[in-house]
Amino acid sequence: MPQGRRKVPFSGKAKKEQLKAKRQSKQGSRNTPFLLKKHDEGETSGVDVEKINFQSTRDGGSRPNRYALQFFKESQQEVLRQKEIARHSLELKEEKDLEIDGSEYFDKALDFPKRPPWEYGLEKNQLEAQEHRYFTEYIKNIQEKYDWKELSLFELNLETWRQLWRVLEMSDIVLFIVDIRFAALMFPPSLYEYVTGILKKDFILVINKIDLAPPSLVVAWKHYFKEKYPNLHIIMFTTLPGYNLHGKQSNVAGLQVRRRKGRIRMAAEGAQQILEACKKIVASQVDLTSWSNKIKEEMNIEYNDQSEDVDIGEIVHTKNVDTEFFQYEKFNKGILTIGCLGQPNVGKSSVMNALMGKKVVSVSKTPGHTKHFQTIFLTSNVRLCDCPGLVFPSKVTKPLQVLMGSFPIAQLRQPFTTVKYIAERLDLVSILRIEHPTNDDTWSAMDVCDGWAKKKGFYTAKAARLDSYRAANSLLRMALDGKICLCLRPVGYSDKQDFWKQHPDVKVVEWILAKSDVETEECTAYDSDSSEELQKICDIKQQEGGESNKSQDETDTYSDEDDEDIRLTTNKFAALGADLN
Ligand SMILES: Nc1nc2c(ncn2[C@@H]2O[C@H](COP(=O)(O)OP(=O)(O)OP(=O)(O)O)[C@@H](O)[C@H]2O)c(=O)[nH]1
Repeated sequence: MPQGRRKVPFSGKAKKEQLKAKRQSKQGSRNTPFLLKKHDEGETSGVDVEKINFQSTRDGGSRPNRYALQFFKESQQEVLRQKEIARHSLELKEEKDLEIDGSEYFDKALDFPKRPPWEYGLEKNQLEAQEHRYFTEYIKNIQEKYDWKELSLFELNLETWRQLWRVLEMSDIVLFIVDIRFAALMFPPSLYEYVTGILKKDFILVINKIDLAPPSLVVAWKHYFKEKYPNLHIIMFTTLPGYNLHGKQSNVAGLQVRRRKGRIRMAAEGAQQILEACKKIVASQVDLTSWSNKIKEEMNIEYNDQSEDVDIGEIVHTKNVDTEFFQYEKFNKGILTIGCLGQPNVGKSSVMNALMGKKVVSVSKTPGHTKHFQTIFLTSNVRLCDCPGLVFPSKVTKPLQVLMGSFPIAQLRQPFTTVKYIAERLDLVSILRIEHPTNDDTWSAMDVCDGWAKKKGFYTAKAARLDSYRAANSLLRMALDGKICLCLRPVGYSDKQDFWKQHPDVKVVEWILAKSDVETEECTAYDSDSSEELQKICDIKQQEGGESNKSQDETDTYSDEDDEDIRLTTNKFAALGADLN
């Protein structure tokens, strides 16, 4: 009998289900109004929307692709052109080229889709049709104003925007999370204006993953945001406090103990800051003692190294509510609702887990993992709401979008342009310790990929040629995880580096990173209102020398075998011409 796959008998019932699924998927694409014709190169055929993480509809019924990410699709010609460019010699950039002003990437005219006005008398399908019309118009407008090549790829799935609308409606406070490496590119000013100006809600910006940047840069970004957006409450955060800047974890035993017990560590320092910001916002309208106690309790567990679980809260998956009519009531029933928003992969789910001190939502290296928003009670009167990652329209270039984690690397049609972007700004040849694949003395992005393929033994199955595509993917994954670390900087950073290095906030960053040598005065200096709780945490840290704090949460970001190939200690934050040697 041949070794191929056996044919499965196909019953009448299965056929019926297949047809039903087909009908539904067609219906789904009819709901997608923006099957736009391409402007470039006279190409007018084909579908321009690329659906990411598209699931098979064979099981029928459940509309699995309702929340699939959707982006403009690049033409085959464009993909080939980019691939060709990746063969050109690298044009090395200056350190200053990493400096950016975020507002240049967000045109006012781009805005973001907002829920159109509605009233109670509307039927559900009328409401949906109205939103659909509005969204089609929104996309058409953008198309008229811009050549799609000028724009970032951005979310084209109305269902995903509906999730944002819903979360914005129900939240008392918006917690917007960005990745420190690309902070300004991830912060849409139009959202800030809408939340603070129109909705009149408070906006907390969480600058996450600060373990991936030098403290002076974290401080510089914090001040950049404060200056530009004065109504922001800014929190510097890491879900991995205690992570050693030299790429090592110093308390492996502690980590194993925690993993066995199924707990992850609360980022108590960051949680404390968010609590302080919320306290200021809600004043006496919501009693946040239970949250405060939870953090204290966690700190005791940490420092006494005990293992009982803290109160974990209840997860409420709020399915099928996207188009419901919803009347917002501030602090409804005495509950504070905090909506966690951000672009994909910035660590929204990780932040929620880190606030809970427990894994309550799943975390993934693959962008676009969270598909539907979910609410979780942090305490009986504080509710967190995790929204799927949203890629806002902007002028961010595609290579940067890949590095920002806007879409899954595995589904990239052409990874080489992004490798080129990195290789022109970081000395990948010495970071990866690779040799030129053809012993030439000029390097192209393709050479870097081939050099890496050679080193890792990546060969194509058929012709046993160097597998440049696999190598490029591997490099991009390392960049996404921060193993190859590229951080953008605010304009003027290079000239003022010494100033930022000596800034008092640097000590605060070190404290948040759970380093032990922080003076109490600097911790409290972070907040001029100097809370008692913050003071206590600093005191405990000093007494304990911070040792028990150096554990990793259960994410596997740094466990890859590629680690050994990268000299993290010498290059972690280096741009070309900076601290490489
Ligand atoms: N170095 C570092 N990595 C982090 C941090 N927080 C999250 N990550 C990693 O970032 C990746 C994405 O984290 P998630 O929490 O799934 O991000 P998300 O924003 O919920 O992602 P979507 O589901 O795509 O919207 C994971 O690999 C995390 O381990 C952090 O503070 N530091």
